[in-house]
Amino acid sequence: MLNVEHIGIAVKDFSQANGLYFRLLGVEPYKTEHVESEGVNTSFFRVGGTKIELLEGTTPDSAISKFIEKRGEGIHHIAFEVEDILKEMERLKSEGFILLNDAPKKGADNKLVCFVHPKSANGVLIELTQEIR
Ligand SMILES: CC[C@@H](C(=O)O)C(=O)SCCNC(=O)CCNC(=O)[C@H](O)C(C)(C)COP(=O)(O)OP(=O)(O)OC[C@H]1O[C@@H](n2cnc3c(N)ncnc32)[C@H](O)[C@@H]1OP(=O)(O)O
Ligand SMILES: [Co+2]
Repeated sequence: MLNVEHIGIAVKDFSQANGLYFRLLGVEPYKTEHVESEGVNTSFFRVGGTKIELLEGTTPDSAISKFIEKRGEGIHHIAFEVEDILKEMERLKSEGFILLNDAPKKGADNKLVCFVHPKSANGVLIELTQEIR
């Protein structure tokens, strides 16, 4: 794993949360993006060497909407950048982690992503990300 690529935060009100993180961090998001396949709106703020990803569910059955309904707003996942996502998926599988995707899928911000089930990672949802080159 190379570094913490981003921390994902589930929010109820995208506009309110973007305003709050602007006031908190003193920077505008460098990108906002709708990811249809995940049923989310996302925005990314650079902070130090990593990023904060705000996520709003856009459909009632999206992972973010379900998370907020069950657990409220808050930290939803930690994303680690990897050099070779296929290799890392194989390694984690062999270590007994439960992967939520058989193959990498297209995420936000020009990345391939794969998720690790929180039940196999001490209650934390892990995202692997690899830049699409
Ligand atoms: C925008 C793209 C991408 C990026 O490029 O950055 C993203 O970040 S997308 C982010 C949204 N997408 C995902 O999260 C996809 C992966 N997640 C999933 O597949 C599911 O959310 C899940 C983790 C498998 C859970 O789904 P499901 O089992 O259908 O939901 P339940 O509500 O029944 O939850 C079961 C169980 O798991 C707990 N849970 C759910 N989410 C989390 C979480 N983020 N962190 C920790 N724990 C989580 C939930 O509370 C339930 O626990 P129990 O009640 O104790 O059983
Ligand atoms: Co993410």
